[in-house]
Amino acid sequence: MITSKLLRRLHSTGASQHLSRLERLRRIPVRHLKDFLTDSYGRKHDYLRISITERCNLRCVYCMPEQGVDLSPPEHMLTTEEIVKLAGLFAQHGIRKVRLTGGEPTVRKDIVELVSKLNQIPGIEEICMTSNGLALHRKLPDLFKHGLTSLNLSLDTLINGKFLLITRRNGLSAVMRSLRTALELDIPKVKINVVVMKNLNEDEILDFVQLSKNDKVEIRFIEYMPFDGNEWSTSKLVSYEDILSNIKVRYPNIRRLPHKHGETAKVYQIPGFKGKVGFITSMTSDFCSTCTRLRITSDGNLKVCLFDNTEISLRDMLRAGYSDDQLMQRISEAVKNKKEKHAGIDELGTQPNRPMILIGG
Ligand SMILES: Nc1nc2c(ncn2[C@@H]2O[C@H](COP(=O)(O)OP(=O)(O)OP(=O)(O)O)[C@@H](O)[C@H]2O)c(=O)[nH]1
Ligand SMILES: C[S@@+](CC[C@H](N)C(=O)[O-])C[C@H]1O[C@@H](n2cnc3c(N)ncnc32)[C@H](O)[C@@H]1O
Ligand code: SF4
Ligand code: SF4
Repeated sequence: MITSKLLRRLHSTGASQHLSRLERLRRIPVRHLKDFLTDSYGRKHDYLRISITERCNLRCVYCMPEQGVDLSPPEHMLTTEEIVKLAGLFAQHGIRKVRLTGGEPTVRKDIVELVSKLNQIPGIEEICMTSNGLALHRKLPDLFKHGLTSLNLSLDTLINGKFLLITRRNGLSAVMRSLRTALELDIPKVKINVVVMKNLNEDEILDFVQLSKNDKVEIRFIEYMPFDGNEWSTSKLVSYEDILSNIKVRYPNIRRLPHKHGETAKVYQIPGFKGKVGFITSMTSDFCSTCTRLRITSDGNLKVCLFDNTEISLRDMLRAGYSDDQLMQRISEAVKNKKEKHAGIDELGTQPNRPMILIGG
């Protein structure tokens, strides 16, 4: 409780900066302070995904439209200061985990500096990154040193020719080098994201599972999701059930591990294996009821759901001089309007959305 005596004492000790913040905090009813980031279904959001670039050094068929995407003018991108400012504001209201994504986050030149600044924000406990690993291995030691706590590497094939087919570029050996470096550095959580596609890489499922035998890595098989320009169709989708059945033929003892709150994946382990195997089942068994995630796009829009195309521009509000309280009010309104599941869309892929590369996963 902030008493008027305490306020007077803060004045007299010259702590005017703290005082104005305290005064402002005092004006917000405590109930609101607690639930700015809780939606109308009681879901508390503590995980913020920040896309930090629209650019990428790969062209994955399931993510980047064949004709590419029109890049926003540079002045539309959030600056590092703006990203840090927004992360700080969200952290004051309960965000504990931040994930940097893109495009490819490592193409942003000041990525190490950004991680280092995020690491200084009180309240942020985890700084994670999702990367294609192509230009990562040299940067990893510095990223780790400056606060990176977990790395998700995207890799859909272990075969060179197929890597070229899927990503429209070469680079499998560079990604494998990044994986090795991450494991050698002993980054606490290392995961591999595999988007499984019919007749493309489903024959490699067991090879990926094998990677979890000797290394503490979680292989996550992801159901292919529809986004603008990725030519998704049900005929390309391989379901969780089919992937698991395939694995069970070889490893009948694979067992499900308890689900952690807010986790996207259903996680399994094969007895005797150091690593784990997860499934991200957005298409056949959604996990929306325990959603903890909010997103900021690299051009500064808040997206309350991966599939929601109703966005609000935090960038414009920041640049128009909105106060923290005004920003939080607008953010909170958007969070309260978050739909129960899949942005309220009955059939995914039927409503326009950004291409995945402009969302960040
Ligand atoms: N439907 C849905 N898919 C998601 C969500 N978050 C991540 N994904 C998908 O899960 C896959 C892996 O995403 P990552 O960037 O590795 O993030 P994550 O799954 O939150 O990672 P962890 O924090 O390690 O569990 C990508 O295909 C994402 O698009 C989500 O909130 N909803
Ligand atoms: C958009 S990428 C951005 C980060 C980085 N460039 C990378 O590839 O890791 C984030 C994640 O989204 C996944 N992803 C992209 N398009 C997808 C789709 N259509 N369905 C499911 N996952 C997808 C990628 O495999 C990757 O793991
Ligand atoms: S999945 Fe990642 S690496 Fe592939 S095109 Fe999309 S942003 Fe780039
Ligand atoms: S689809 Fe939307 S509501 Fe469901 S888990 Fe993903 S972000 Fe959350």
